[in-house]
Amino acid sequence: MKRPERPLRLGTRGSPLALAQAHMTAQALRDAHGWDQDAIVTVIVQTSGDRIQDRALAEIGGKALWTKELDRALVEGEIDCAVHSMKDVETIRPEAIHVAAMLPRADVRDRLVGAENLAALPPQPIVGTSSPRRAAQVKRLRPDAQIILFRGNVATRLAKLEAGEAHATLLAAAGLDRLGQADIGATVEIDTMLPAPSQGAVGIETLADNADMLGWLAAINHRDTFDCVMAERAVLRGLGGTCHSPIAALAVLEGAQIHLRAEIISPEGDETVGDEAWLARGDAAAAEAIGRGLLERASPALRSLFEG
Ligand SMILES: NCc1[nH]cc(CCC(=O)O)c1CC(=O)O
Repeated sequence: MKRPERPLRLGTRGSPLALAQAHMTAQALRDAHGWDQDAIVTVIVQTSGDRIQDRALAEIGGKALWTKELDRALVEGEIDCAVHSMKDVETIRPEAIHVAAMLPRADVRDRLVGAENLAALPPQPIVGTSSPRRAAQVKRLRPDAQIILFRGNVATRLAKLEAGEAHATLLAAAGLDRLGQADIGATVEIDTMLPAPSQGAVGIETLADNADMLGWLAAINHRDTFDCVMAERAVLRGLGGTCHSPIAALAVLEGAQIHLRAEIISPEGDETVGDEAWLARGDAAAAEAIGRGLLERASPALRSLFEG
């Protein structure tokens, strides 16, 4: 394969987690191709999601908050590829931009920080999260819980907890692990909290017509992760959902097939509609149909969360 003629510009957000993921990506590329250290430079691009910290994402019309500026930098040729937490990437992307690779997936589960488990929290516990999925899953087990808005990066959220603003918070195990904070929090099992679609997956995007970059990225693609995450994203697409909707989905390989579980949960946790199926790899249409099927079985009130 051709070698890059100049250092490749790898675009990323500037949060500590984003930078850790960008460095993992750069290392994977260098290892796969035998490139030296300065073959890749990291370009930090601030996103609106990074600037707006005080309001619920849904309230400010959440779409593309984490990707828009990186998309623009890609299209305008300021960067050669962009590294994302796939969880923050919309399911429908601009035509010119392709998800070219995913790194091997990390722990997909959530961790509860502040208590051993949800049952161990005091009566009427205050739980900080800005995730509608986590909020609904907490309320399902602890209807007495009060959910307060917790935003900001991992360190900010932990500081809020430390300051006594809530009894507990939930964070992705993947993020904590990648920040070297694997010792923080208690892992919540999948049966209690099915994770968000794409949780724990890092993806790298480039322009659909950048054949060199597509080739270099193909060499680091972890196909098992890619196929599972794409199935989860198809569920989300079928639901018309975003990362601001109370949706959980997890795909895992079982032999040659993908075992997919998905659920939608009402904000008060009193209604869960779930499904599971075994699909062929790459069968996005079947995964989308799982998403649509959930909506058909939901009450009008739950379904209305996904309209408009
Ligand atoms: N929405 C924020 C976000 N996007 C990705 C991660 C963590 C890493 C991952 O899930 O891959 C987080 C923080 C969190 O959910 O705790």
